[in-house]
Formats: sequence, structure tokens, C-alpha cells
Amino acid sequence: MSDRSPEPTAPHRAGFACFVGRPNAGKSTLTNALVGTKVAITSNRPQTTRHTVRGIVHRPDAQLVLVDTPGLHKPRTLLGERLNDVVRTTWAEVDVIGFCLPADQKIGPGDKFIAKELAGIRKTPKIAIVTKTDLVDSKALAEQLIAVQQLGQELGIEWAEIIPVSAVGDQQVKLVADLLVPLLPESPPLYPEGDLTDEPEMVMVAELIREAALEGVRDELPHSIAVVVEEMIPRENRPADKPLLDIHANVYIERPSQKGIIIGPKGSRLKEVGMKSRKHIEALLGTPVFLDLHVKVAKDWQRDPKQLRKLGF
Ligand SMILES: Nc1nc2c(ncn2[C@@H]2O[C@H](COP(=O)(O)OP(=O)(O)OP(=O)(O)O)[C@@H](O)[C@H]2O)c(=O)[nH]1
Repeated sequence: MSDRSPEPTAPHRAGFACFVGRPNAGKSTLTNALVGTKVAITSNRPQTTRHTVRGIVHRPDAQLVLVDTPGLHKPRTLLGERLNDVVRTTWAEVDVIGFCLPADQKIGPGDKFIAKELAGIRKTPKIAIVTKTDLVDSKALAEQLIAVQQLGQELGIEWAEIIPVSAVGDQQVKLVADLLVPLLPESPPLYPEGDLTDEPEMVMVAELIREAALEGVRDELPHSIAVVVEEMIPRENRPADKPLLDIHANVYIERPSQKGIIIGPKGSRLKEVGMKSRKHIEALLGTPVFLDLHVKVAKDWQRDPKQLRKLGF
């Protein structure tokens, strides 16, 4: 009897993972590499990820839902405090945490600040991910792996795994998923196959516009831009094979003096922002888009609870 029974197949697993780490550690890039499409917003400037964007990795044996949180940091504004709350709540809810540490930078106070918080979250398994390995040689990488191990020992964190990865160089990306999956609970899929993210489309569209609006003016306006999509409506009376989606969005800045920077001489910059983000939005939604952008001043929005709520924080 027993030798004829079918091979026991591994149970299907599904659950949530989030990547944490200091700003610029490579969390969004790794999320994108795992999911295989652009869902999280990356930039070479810290703190661009404001919304919790989920990417979903579908595999025959598992479904891995990635929650991409903003970086935890010392709060200086109300926005900073809200972001930290979002991060902590997320950590307590997920099935596994991936702590990202860039290979090319020494472990610093920013990493330790996060690691200490992580040590306080006992139940959730944690894997340490050493990112951007393409930027260092093997000796430096080995030293970093040892440093990460020691950091865990110092703080009493038991890493379920320590794994080096390069999301840009496509090194070991699949292995990250392979190591996360066994830490997920047995469960049927949580999302329909094909879903890449459950973030409302409007929020993703707003993020794409904000990314384009930040391009080239990060030095002048590092964290002063917020974007709200007011509406997305299919244009009426279009032939079925030529649909057009009207998108109206507001780009908020903090002070009237910033208006000129965003709009540019004779509106040239805003036009470019519109053109660039429209291309990304069309790729995301798979439909031609008419994008209508307006620049508005929301005075000191980062410090004002009412404005923050309006802007979706
Ligand atoms: N060379 C190299 N660069 C990388 C890699 N992963 C990320 N980067 C770069 O590092 C920068 C930051 O990456 P992000 O993925 O935006 O970092 P993040 O941790 O999500 O940043 P925040 O949203 O600020 O928290 C970007 O310029 C990326 O292109 C990698 O594997 N190799």
C-alpha cells in the first residue's frame, strides 16, 4: 500500500513579507526585481516610498505578498511620526521581515536604530539581506556578512538566514524568494493569480507622477511634493478600440516660491513631467491616457494634520 501512495506534495504557502532598512537600502528595487514589474517607486534619494505598496510573487507552491514600507527614521515632522507608526504596525502583522543592509556601506547608527526596534519584535522571523552586492568585491562582502551576523548577536536577533543579493545585477533574487517562502504559513493563495499589487490604481498613478515631478529638482524640493489623483474617468463617446482615460491630478507643493521650479519656464518642466509620467501610467494601466496636471500650494503640508489627511497620509 504505502509504496503506491502518491508522493506527498509540499503544502501551498501564502503570506506577507516586508523589507525594512534604512532609506536607500534597496528595498523597493528588490521588491520590483522579485515581482518583475514596476510597482514600488525607486529613486536614488531617501524616503520616496510613502505608501505601503504591495507586490505579489505568484509561484506554483506559494504566494508571497511583499509589503514595501517607508524607511523607519528619527521623526522630525508629523509626517515622520506617522510614517514610523505605519512601519511598526506593518512589522507586527507580517509573517517574515527582510532586513536590508547595503553591502557598500558600513553598518551605521541608522541600521542599528532599526535593528534595535526589530529585536523587540520577537515573534516574526527575520532574514538579513545584504543588498547591492554588485558594488563590492568578495572580501568586502564577506566582511559585511560577518558584521551582520555580529549585529544580530549583539542585539539578540536570531537571523533565520543571512543572504547576499544584487537586485540590479539579478544575483540571488530568486533565492530570496526561496528563503522567504518556507517561513510563510500554509495557506491557499490570498490574491487572484495575475494580481501584482492591491494598491489602488489611483495611488500608484499618483506615485508615478510624483516620481516624474521629483526628477531633476530633488535638491531644491527633496520632500516637498505630494500628488493626489482627483479622478480617473474613461472619455465618453470613444470607439471601443480607441479608449482614452482622463486623469486629473494635483501636484502639491509647500510654498508659492516652489511653483516656478515645478512648472519651469513657460510651463516647459510641467509639460515634461506630464509626458514622462503619462508613458509610465499608460504602461501600468494598459490604456491611452490624457493627463491633466495642476500645481497647487498646500502650505507646510508636512506639518499640518488636516493637510496630511487630505493628501492621504
Ligand atoms: N548597484 C546597485 N544599486 C542598487 C541595487 N538595489 C538598489 N540600488 C540603488 O539604490 C538606490 C536606492 O534604492 P531603492 O530601492 O529606492 O531603496 P529603498 O530602500 O527602497 O529606499 P527608500 O524608498 O528611500 O526607503 C537606487 O538608486 C537604486 O537603483 C543593487 O542591487 N545594485
